[in-house]
Amino acid sequence: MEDTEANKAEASNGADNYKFLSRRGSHRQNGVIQPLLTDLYQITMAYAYWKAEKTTDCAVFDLFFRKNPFHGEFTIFAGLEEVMKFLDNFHYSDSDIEYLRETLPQSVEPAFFDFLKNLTANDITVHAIDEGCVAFPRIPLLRIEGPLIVAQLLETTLLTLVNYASLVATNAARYRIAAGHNVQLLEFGLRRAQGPDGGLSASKYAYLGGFDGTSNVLAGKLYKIPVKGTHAHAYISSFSDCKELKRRTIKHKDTGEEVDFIDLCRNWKEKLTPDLDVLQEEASDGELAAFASYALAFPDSFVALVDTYDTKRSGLLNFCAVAMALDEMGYEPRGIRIDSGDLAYLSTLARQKFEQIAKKFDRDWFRTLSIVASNDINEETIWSLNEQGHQINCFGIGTHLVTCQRQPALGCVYKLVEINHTPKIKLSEDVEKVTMPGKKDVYRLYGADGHALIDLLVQTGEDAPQAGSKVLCRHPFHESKRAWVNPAKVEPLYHLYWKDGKILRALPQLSDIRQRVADFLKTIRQDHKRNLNPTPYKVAVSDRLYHFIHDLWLENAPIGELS
Ligand SMILES: Nc1ncnc2c1ncn2[C@@H]1O[C@H](COP(=O)(O)OP(=O)(O)OP(=O)(O)O)[C@@H](O)[C@H]1O
Ligand SMILES: O=P(O)(O)OC[C@H]1O[C@H](OP(=O)(O)OP(=O)(O)O)[C@H](O)[C@@H]1O
Ligand SMILES: O=C(O)c1cccnc1
Ligand SMILES: [Mg+2]
Repeated sequence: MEDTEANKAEASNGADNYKFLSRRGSHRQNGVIQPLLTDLYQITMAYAYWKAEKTTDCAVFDLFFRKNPFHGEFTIFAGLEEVMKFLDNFHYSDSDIEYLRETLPQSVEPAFFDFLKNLTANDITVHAIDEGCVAFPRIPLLRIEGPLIVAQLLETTLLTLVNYASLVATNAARYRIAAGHNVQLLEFGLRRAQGPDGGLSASKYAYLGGFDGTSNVLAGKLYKIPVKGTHAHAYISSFSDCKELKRRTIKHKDTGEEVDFIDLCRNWKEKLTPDLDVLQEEASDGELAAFASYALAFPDSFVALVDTYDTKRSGLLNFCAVAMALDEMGYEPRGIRIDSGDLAYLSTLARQKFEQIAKKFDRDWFRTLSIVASNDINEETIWSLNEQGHQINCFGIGTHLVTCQRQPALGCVYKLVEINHTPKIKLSEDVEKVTMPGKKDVYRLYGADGHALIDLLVQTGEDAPQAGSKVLCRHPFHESKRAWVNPAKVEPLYHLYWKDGKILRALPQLSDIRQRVADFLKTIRQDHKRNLNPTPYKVAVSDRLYHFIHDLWLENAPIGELS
């Protein structure tokens, strides 16, 4: 195994973290990611290729998407590290071979299984754009070259590794744009995700896209994502009143003096009742018991879920009472979570009460208590809350983030663009679906203000565009749409990631990729990122590639006959 940064980082996680991860090659990976995690037709095609003596055929495939998700005009590319590990581990085990032998038709020749048994991804070469890079339609995220059979066998697994990862990362990045940078975003989606593996991937890629933490403990352990959380309504409603509490005392943080904490909370509740404009009897005693007990368990990080009975009439008063009691004992409470009702109104009300108490009792920290909001929040809710004005410091987001309800799939495809050095084109009635033939390279051209202007696809072997030199950029299908671009900076987007059975570029830590997403997004103009009717970013081809595509198109399109 190479001593790459990625491997060092992985080793530092400790072997114990990876009990459920399998190690077929050098890199540990979720055990479900293996060569049989594919569609049957990949294997039947492999056999037919083998029978047709196409084992030495050499193919080039592009993996790309055609449309940005969520009515947006950008996508975050994610999943590359898992793709690399998959290639590194690619190998059919004895039991895989046994299963295929039982499953494929009897007519399949035994020698094919010997062939499969010795197959690796070592003869495959992969160029890719960096994980976390902002990507656009038709730009191949990965270019896979090598033996046709192996490249074909990789299709489904690569697509499943990239599609959902990029979709969730993009969703998360959009929530980050909506929420701004002064608000924390927590992913709470495990319970609602598409199964355990979906939940784990969602936590990982939501963090990559810009979330700050997750409630998913296994994701925290495996991917070193900060784990965060509060408590549930069940916890609050499991307490009936303060009389039932067995543990009541707390020691002062500095002096060690021990007092009855429940009495202290009740005293504060009485004292604060007029400030909160409620009647003491309206505020649930069971809720106070729950809050006080949680504060006894976590005096240094007390957060209370305030909406079980009534946020305004019960939760806020009980929280403020416990918070002041904790303060008296030398501890600093954290804040509240609101999980129902009008989140703009309730968060503003809560902040107003916090400020009132801060002023009256000269407790400055009360002003800045954290207000967490949850309950079916989506991107639109955040934009709407922004417009209404809110006082939320942290959003806990589950269902809409992980299920990507607004668009449940990114349509990445995997298309053959060259076979044995002959370019291939896939024609379609729908012009947008016509593939770009041949091996291509891709460059991002920047303007003088540092913003990305256009992505340019050129034929591999063509001169790269140069900073300070005009280059003709053409729409791939509309002849009249073309422009001269004089870039201030040119960035090649492809890097050689995999060749001769080795990962050739360091795979950064998840937190570094997360930072990269934020940095890349800064280079994308605001109008491409806005929520409503964003401007499409331009993806162009060079003049040479334009003519090449259209000549091949004419060559391949049959001429119809009218009679
Ligand atoms: N001020 C607001 N502006 C826009 N949307 C909001 C606002 N406050 C809350 N929401 C959203 O409105 C929806 C309220 O849903 P619903 O009416 O089912 O919940 P609820 O009745 O408040 O809570 P529950 O049924 O869980 O007790 C949620 O999706 C929430 O995120
Ligand atoms: O709303 P989401 O974005 O999915 O965020 C996660 C939700 O999970 C919890 O609810 P719970 O499972 O207790 O169910 P609930 O919908 O009845 O509150 C929590 O209180 C949030 O409301
Ligand atoms: O910690 C929380 O508050 C939490 C975790 C998961 C789902 N809902 C809320
Ligand atoms: Mg809820």
